[in-house]
Amino acid sequence: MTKADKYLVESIYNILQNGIKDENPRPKYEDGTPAHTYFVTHQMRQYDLSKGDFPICTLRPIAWKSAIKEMFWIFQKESNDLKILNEMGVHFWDLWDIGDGTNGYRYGHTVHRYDLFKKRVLDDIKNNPYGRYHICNLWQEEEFKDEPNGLKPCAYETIWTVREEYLDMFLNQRSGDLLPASGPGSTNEVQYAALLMMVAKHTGYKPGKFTHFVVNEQIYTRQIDQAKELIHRANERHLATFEALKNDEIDKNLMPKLVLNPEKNNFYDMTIDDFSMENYKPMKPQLTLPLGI
Ligand SMILES: Nc1nc(=O)c2c([nH]1)NC[C@@H]1CN(c3ccc(C(=O)N[C@@H](CCC(=O)O)C(=O)O)cc3)CN21
Ligand SMILES: O=c1ccn([C@H]2C[C@H](O)[C@@H](COP(=O)(O)O)O2)c(=O)[nH]1
Repeated sequence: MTKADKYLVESIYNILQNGIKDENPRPKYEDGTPAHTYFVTHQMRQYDLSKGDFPICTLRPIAWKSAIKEMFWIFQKESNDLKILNEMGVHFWDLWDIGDGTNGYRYGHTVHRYDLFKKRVLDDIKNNPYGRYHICNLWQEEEFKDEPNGLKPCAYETIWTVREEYLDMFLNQRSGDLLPASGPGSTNEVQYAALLMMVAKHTGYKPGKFTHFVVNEQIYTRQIDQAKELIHRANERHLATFEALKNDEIDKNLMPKLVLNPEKNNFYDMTIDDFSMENYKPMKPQLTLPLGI
C-alpha cells in the first residue's frame, strides 16, 4: 500500500459520500448515453520524491510505460500526431481523433507553437534557476480559436521551482477522471512525476516535491462499481498499513520506485528503456473502466 493508494481510497470515499452529480455533461459513453459524473472540487496531493515517495497505485495495474510515453509525445516530440503515439504502442487518444489523425491544436502542438518546454522550462531553469517564471501553460486561447475541435487540455500547467539541490514541480489540472487518469497514483501522476525526474536530471537537480492540484475531479457513473472494488481491495489486504502510512513508518525501500538511467543527462535522449519500475506488485485482475468520450 503506497501513499497514493491511501490518497486514492480517501478520494473515492469523498466522491461517493460528498460528490455532486453534474447536469448536461459534455461526454457520452460509447453507446451514446450521456456520461454523468459525481465530482468534488479542489483536490490536492503532494509527494516528496527525494524522500522515497513515488505516486503509483498498487490496487490495480497502472500502465506506467504508456503513461510516460505520452510525455515523450507531448514534451519531447512536441507532437499531436496520433500515428506517432500509436507507433510507440499507445492508444490512449485514439477515441479523441478530430478526424485528421490528431487530437487538435492541443498539448504537443501547443508546446511546439510557443516553445513552452525547451525555452520556458529546460533552458530557463538552467539560465536563471531561482527565477519564478518557469511555467509551461498549455491553456492557450489562440489554439482553441484556430482549431475549435479537440478535447481541451486537462492537466494543463506545470510550474517549476529550484530549491537548493532540488527541483519541485506543481501540476495544475482543471478536470480529472479519477480512476483511469487523474487519481492518486494513476496515469497523470505517474507520468508527471516521471517528467519531473527527467527535467531534474537534464538541469542538474534532484527530483523534489511533486504537488498535484485537481480543480474538478470525477467518478463517472459507470465506474462506481470499480471504485467500490478498489476500496474493497484496500480493506481486504492493506488496512494495517494505513496507520503506518499516517505515521510515516513505512519502509520506503520496499515501496514501488521509478528509476531513471543515471547515464542519461539530456532530456531529448531519454527513452522508455531508460526507465524501470522497482518493487511494483499491483493487485489483479485489471478493472475495465468505461470512459466518457
Ligand atoms: N473521460 C476521459 N477520461 C480520461 O482519462 C481521458 C479522456 N476522457 N480523454 C483523453 C484522455 C485519454 N486518457 C486515457 C485514455 C485511456 C486510458 C486507459 O485506457 N487506461 C487503461 C490502461 C490502458 C493500457 O493498458 O494501455 C487503464 O486501465 O488505466 C487512460 C487514460 C486520459 N484522457
Ligand atoms: O490527461 C487527462 C485527460 C483527460 N482527462 C479527463 C477529465 C475529464 O473526465 C475528461 C475531459 O472532459 P472535459 O469535459 O473536457 O472536462 O478527460 C483526465 O483526467 N486526464
